[in-house]
Amino acid sequence: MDLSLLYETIAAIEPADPAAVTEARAHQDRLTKPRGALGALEDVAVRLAGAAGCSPPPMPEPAALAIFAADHGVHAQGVTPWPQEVTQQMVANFVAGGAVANAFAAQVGASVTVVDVGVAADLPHAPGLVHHKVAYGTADLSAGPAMTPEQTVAALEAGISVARRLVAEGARCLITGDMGIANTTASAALVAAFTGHDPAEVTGRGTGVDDETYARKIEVIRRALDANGLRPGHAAAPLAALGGVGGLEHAAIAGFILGGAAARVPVLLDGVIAGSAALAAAALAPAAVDHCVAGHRSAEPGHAAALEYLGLRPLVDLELRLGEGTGGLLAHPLVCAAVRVMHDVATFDSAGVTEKDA
Ligand SMILES: Cc1cc2ncn([C@H]3O[C@H](COP(=O)(O)O)[C@@H](O)[C@H]3O)c2cc1C
Ligand SMILES: O=C(O)c1cccnc1
Repeated sequence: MDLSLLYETIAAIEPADPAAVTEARAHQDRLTKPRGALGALEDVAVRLAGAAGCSPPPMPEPAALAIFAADHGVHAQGVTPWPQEVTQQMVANFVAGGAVANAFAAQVGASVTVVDVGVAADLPHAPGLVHHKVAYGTADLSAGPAMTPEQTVAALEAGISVARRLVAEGARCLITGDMGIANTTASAALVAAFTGHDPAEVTGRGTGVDDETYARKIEVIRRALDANGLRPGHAAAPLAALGGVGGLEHAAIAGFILGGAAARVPVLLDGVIAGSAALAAAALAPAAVDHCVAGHRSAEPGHAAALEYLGLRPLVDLELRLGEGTGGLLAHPLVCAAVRVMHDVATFDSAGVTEKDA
């Protein structure tokens, strides 16, 4: 198993630069507004300065959304009302420009790249579709490891490659997206494994499962943790946890985060699938979190748990529960506005505005 791209990427990730953070904070305080008046947006700008290692940080545009698509063996356990072929049908929809993610991407001016890391069918070549198929879906995580170690690393490295390519093509903000029927089950299992929460606390209704399916979903996640020797509350070995109960798109998104962090390009996270993948990325490289911004908080309870564990504050809460990158896309104009303030707004000195009495 060749781990060189993964290890090289992890080794390249720098934590936030404290000098840039201090400088950005001081700059915010010189701008013509009362101190702290931009609330959480000031924190975002300071965060991006730390991540970039300079103040003001570069504008986080153009933005590139990557939608990682894959299928899940756990689908056979009846954890979602949707048939598995919806994954491949939605991939075709993304490529044709017809999904919600395409509409939001058009609205905020982000490019869309769709990546097949593990769809359970051969997909025809199409513009905007990248082929990185690692497997035709995962194995059933409730019966044992969802992925082999080789598959886990290959999917991580697929995500790293996509991040590298988008950055090389000019992207200055990476946005995570996912498509994979049943992937909220794998997400909740990852959140339980990494944060130590009980599955009942972090399992949500995904695409809208009924009470009976919801109870089964929690039971399936309990069995999955058990079958993979993952005990909630015990720090999970990152690759074993990711490969044990994650999906190919989770591993790819974790790699995408690492790839962005290594290139010092900020990664705007979407919902629970991204949040659970970020837990794996953070376990592999803690400094990667410094390069992440939580776009939104989704309705899935596991998402809030993941963000809290990572110390990330979501920018918007619109009760979205879709995935695809939709919540990350919606937050992009806010992140741009936060950084533009640092570039464009006059200081008390430059504008001749009198400061308040000391
Ligand atoms: C038409 C359709 C479009 C979607 N776009 C994102 N998802 C989202 O829902 C799925 C996860 O929910 P669960 O775990 O309950 O299956 C993922 O594919 C996710 O991307 C969709 C789901 C459907 C049905
Ligand atoms: O939190 C999410 O992003 C989400 C929720 C439900 C279904 N798919 C994604």
